[in-house]
Amino acid sequence: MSLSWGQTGTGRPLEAPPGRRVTVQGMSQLDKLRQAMGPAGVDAVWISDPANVRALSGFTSPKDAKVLVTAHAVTLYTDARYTVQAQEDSPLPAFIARPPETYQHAAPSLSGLRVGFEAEHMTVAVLEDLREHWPDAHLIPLRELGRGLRMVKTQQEIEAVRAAQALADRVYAEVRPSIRAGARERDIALDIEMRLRQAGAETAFDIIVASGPRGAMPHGVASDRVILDGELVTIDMGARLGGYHSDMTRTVAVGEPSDEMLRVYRAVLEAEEAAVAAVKPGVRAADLDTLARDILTRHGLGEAFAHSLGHGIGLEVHEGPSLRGVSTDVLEPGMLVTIEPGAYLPGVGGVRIEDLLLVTENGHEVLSRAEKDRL
Ligand SMILES: CSCC[C@H](N)C(=O)N1CCC[C@H]1C(=O)O
Repeated sequence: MSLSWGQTGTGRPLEAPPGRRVTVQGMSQLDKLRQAMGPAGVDAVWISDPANVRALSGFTSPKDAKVLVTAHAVTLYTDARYTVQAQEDSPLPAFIARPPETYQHAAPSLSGLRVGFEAEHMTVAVLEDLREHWPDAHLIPLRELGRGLRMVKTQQEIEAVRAAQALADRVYAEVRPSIRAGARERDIALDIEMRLRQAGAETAFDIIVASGPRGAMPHGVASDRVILDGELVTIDMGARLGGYHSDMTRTVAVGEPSDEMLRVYRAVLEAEEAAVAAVKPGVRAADLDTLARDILTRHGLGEAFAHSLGHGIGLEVHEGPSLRGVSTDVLEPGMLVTIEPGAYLPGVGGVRIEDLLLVTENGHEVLSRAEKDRL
């Protein structure tokens, strides 16, 4: 059964109010997608990655939606729980139904076409359903569609991430005084989360608060551990605001850290600042990773840098470009990237320092402004 505009019955199109069609959030992404369709050997694309659904439609519950893009039409498919929301959020014409009506509605427009689908976001069961309902279409798996669509951000997306980061900076500054001996990691994370939520945001991911030896865990989410005097504490936090994410890490000293951890901190800071300074259009992402890794290696910490230098960010915390040693990505204006070298010493502790940057025409802008400890 389907419902459209408050009626029960067969699914049917839901037209967006005409006045909203020009202010299309995902318009440039839609153009990009259409341009890519020919070279990819497809005439239409069935979008099921929630981040791509949101980028193309603006719809804020994209896990419960799909978008069908053909050369001349684009349709948002969602169900009757979202009739009002689809109209409020999205300039796209929506069709309100659940599968199989969704597939039946799309079938006539796909007859004889090569229809791409997102291989990483398609279950075997749904693929079988599509084959059954679209017998006259040729289904073609596509990979990494989001990279092409979302690696270079629109101005609107940049402002959304800037706002998320500004909020995270503010919350970090508010919470910073409570990172002290006797505090429990979990209480610091809770305080951060509450302040983000009070401001209308959510945490971008489980907040990492890793103190003392737990600092050796790059993904050491806040635990019941109580911070001790003389320890370093790694705080990795982000805000999710309007669907867009921020990401930033600071490592702070509680009292006087050991000489060993001071040395590690200074080495990571040197690597981080050098990599940040090198961010500009035309730079190969892999070379940035190498630059930071070489500095840490000179300090005897190459092995301790257990992950890549960074990643792109936007509708997902981790998206293109990839700042890994094997990445073939080249930085372009409009990309949003993190720079986050770290060094992790099992049984001892760890340090990570991370900034969020916008690649600009002439270089970069650091969006994360939260103060760093100068140890
Ligand atoms: C689970 S989201 C983690 C956010 C964090 N800033 C981050 O991206 N990383 C921490 C360790 C490396 C890097 C990652 O690849 O997960």
